[in-house]
Amino acid sequence: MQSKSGAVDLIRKFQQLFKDLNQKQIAERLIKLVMAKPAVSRAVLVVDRDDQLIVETVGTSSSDKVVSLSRPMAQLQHLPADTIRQSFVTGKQWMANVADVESLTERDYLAGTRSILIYPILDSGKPIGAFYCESQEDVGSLIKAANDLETVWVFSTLLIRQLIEMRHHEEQAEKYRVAEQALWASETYLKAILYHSPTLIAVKDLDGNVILASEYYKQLMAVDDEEGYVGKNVFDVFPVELARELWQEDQGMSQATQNVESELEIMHKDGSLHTYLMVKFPLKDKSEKVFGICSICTDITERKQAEDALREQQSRLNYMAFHDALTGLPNRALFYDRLNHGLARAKRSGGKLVAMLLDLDRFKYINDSLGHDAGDLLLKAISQRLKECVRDMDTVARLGGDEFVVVLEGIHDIEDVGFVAQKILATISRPITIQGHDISTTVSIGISVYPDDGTQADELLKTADIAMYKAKESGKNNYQFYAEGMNASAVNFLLLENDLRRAIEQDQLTLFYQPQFDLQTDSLVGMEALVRWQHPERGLVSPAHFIPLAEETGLIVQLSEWVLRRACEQQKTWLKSGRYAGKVAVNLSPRQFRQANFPERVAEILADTGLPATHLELEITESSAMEHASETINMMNVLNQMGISLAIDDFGTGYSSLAYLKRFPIHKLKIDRSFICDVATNQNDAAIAKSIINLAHNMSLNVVAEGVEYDNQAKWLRERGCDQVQGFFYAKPMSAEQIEQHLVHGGFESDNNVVHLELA
Ligand SMILES: Nc1nc2c(ncn2[C@@H]2O[C@@H]3COP(=O)(O)O[C@H]4[C@@H](O)[C@H](n5cnc6c(=O)[nH]c(N)nc65)O[C@@H]4COP(=O)(O)O[C@H]3[C@H]2O)c(=O)[nH]1
Repeated sequence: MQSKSGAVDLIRKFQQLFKDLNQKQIAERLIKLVMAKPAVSRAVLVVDRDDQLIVETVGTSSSDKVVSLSRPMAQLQHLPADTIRQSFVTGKQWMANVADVESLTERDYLAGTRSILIYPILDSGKPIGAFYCESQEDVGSLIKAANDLETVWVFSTLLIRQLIEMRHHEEQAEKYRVAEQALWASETYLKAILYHSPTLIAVKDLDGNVILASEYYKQLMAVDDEEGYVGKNVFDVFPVELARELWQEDQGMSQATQNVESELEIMHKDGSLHTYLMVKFPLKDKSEKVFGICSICTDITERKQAEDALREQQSRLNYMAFHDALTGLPNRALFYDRLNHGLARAKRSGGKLVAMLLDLDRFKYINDSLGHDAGDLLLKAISQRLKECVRDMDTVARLGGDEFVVVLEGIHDIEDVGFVAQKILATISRPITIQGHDISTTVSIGISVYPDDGTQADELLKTADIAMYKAKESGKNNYQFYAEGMNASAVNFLLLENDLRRAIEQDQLTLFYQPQFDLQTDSLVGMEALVRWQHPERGLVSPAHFIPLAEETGLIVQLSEWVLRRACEQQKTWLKSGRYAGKVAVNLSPRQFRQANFPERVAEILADTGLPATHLELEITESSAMEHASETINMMNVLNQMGISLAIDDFGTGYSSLAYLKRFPIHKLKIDRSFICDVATNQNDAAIAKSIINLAHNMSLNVVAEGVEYDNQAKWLRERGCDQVQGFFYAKPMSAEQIEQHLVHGGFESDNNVVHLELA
């Protein structure tokens, strides 16, 4: 028993010993005090922290170390956890030699341990901690040490309580610090968002007072004061109409279960009107009670504009897909659509429908002479006039080129159609002023009627086409109703025009070559290029058919250029191969020949193909040469000076003026086939052929007989001194490949002055 003063000293000593220590140091010092007993080989301080047993500190004599752990006991090994836990329940000391306790295994203590002591520390009768001690001696030594540590146990109550509280405070402080940090962070984020966000963010209470607002509001509305809208009511912020709208929306929001989106237009301070996408959602407290409304508005003006532009572009594209770019009239696609709808209506109502096909007369001539711009203006003016002639419900469409179509619906009396057609004829024929010229044009109209002339769109268009051709044939500037039995060949002729246009574009044309021979030597002296058209459905179409058509439609210029270029290319190839060094003869169309820049075009083609001019011969028919004789002479002179040979084709069929003929710088006359046909039997033909031969020779020209089919014709011609021949008897026109094969295999075989062809 200690004296009172001794006890006071002891308290002072302990106070001194534990003064200014933190909880970790307190625990360490306590363990060190226990470890001071030699019998103790390991001491562990376990405390109850919020109902969890925590190993604070461990001291081991072998390593002479005291280690702070502060870890749950359940995580540690080499401790008799259950036994320690038990002493926390009972609040009683527990000691034993390990050998005497069956429930203990070697995993529950350190190797070498012989006895164990658990000393719970009670606070108001409740264990708040326990010292667990191991000894390498028997339990008696431990008991003795425990007795010696009486003072430590006594002070431990206070110290462990202090330690637990300090820990508790520390944890609280940490929690507070973390919470404060989190609060600071979220405030910082919020401020950053509100300051930098390019959106209108606002939080309002249920009375419409703004609690939070993004800086963007201030910029947008040029608000100068620091707070911006914060603290103000929505009615103070926005114009009354907008404020009312927003207010009503907010009222609805307090019941809303999900976000509400709407679009809103706001006038910016610069006066521009912007569209915003507004997303609103209610703010709820823990009890799910709505206490405010948050709205976030994003400026979607650009997106809206882009969408509008896209929509506009889309509708423009749609418009372009169904309208003719030049006149703005429905195009072929829309026309068919309207016609089909009209036919369906007519079918339902049992009424009539009329298709009028219109083709401008002489449009190509206008286009060629005044140019495409003028042609375009004319087409525009015509479309305008056509629209004026019909009712709004009728369709006026442009099918392409100078071809228009008018569809009339709800026709009760066919005479009305004639009246409309008359009106169109009269309206179109009024002169139109274009680029300072008064242009008079007329139109030919073909009319077909549903259901009489066809029940399908294509059928109606075809019959209208036939009728239109008939109108052309009947002198143009008139209209014709379709009637059965309208000239089929004429129709063919018309339909062929479109095909020919396509043929030129799609390369369906090809050139054949017909050899020309020297009658005296049988040698190959020339090759006439003759165009061929391989029509996909009609087969081979004769140039005798399509050349006049090409002439009439103006397609001849394009066609002739193609022929000239192709023939020059071919001749150049033969020249290069050394197989044929003569000339290639090309037929000229009158229209082509009359082009002012014709010599330049020829020079260009010669330059492009690399063919020397001396290997080209141009044939012009007698009639066409004589038609504009003085221009012909000029043109021929230019071509002659370029080194090109010139021949007069079909000689004898026209009316030649000898005065002109002698002025033509030509090299050859070609006697027309019609005189050669019966030359050996018909005296008149023989006389004509003979005089042509003499005339040519007198003018120092070569003379060629065309269309030689029989031996007797060849014989007659040779005897009369004709220079050259061309005809089926010698060689038919053939492809370049066939000519090539003859040339490769030693040329054209001759027998008794007659050339026999193997491959023709
Ligand atoms: N019955 C018969 N016919 C013979 C004989 N030998 C040649 N022919 C044919 O007579 C025509 C001669 O050509 P053309 O008088 O210039 O008459 C040509 C020419 O005026 C024109 N043509 C052909 N190709 C062209 C071309 O590229 N440009 C131009 N502008 N016209 C061409 O078409 C006309 C007809 O050409 P094709 O049908 O090729 O007819 C060719 C040829 O095949 C024969 O022994 N008997």
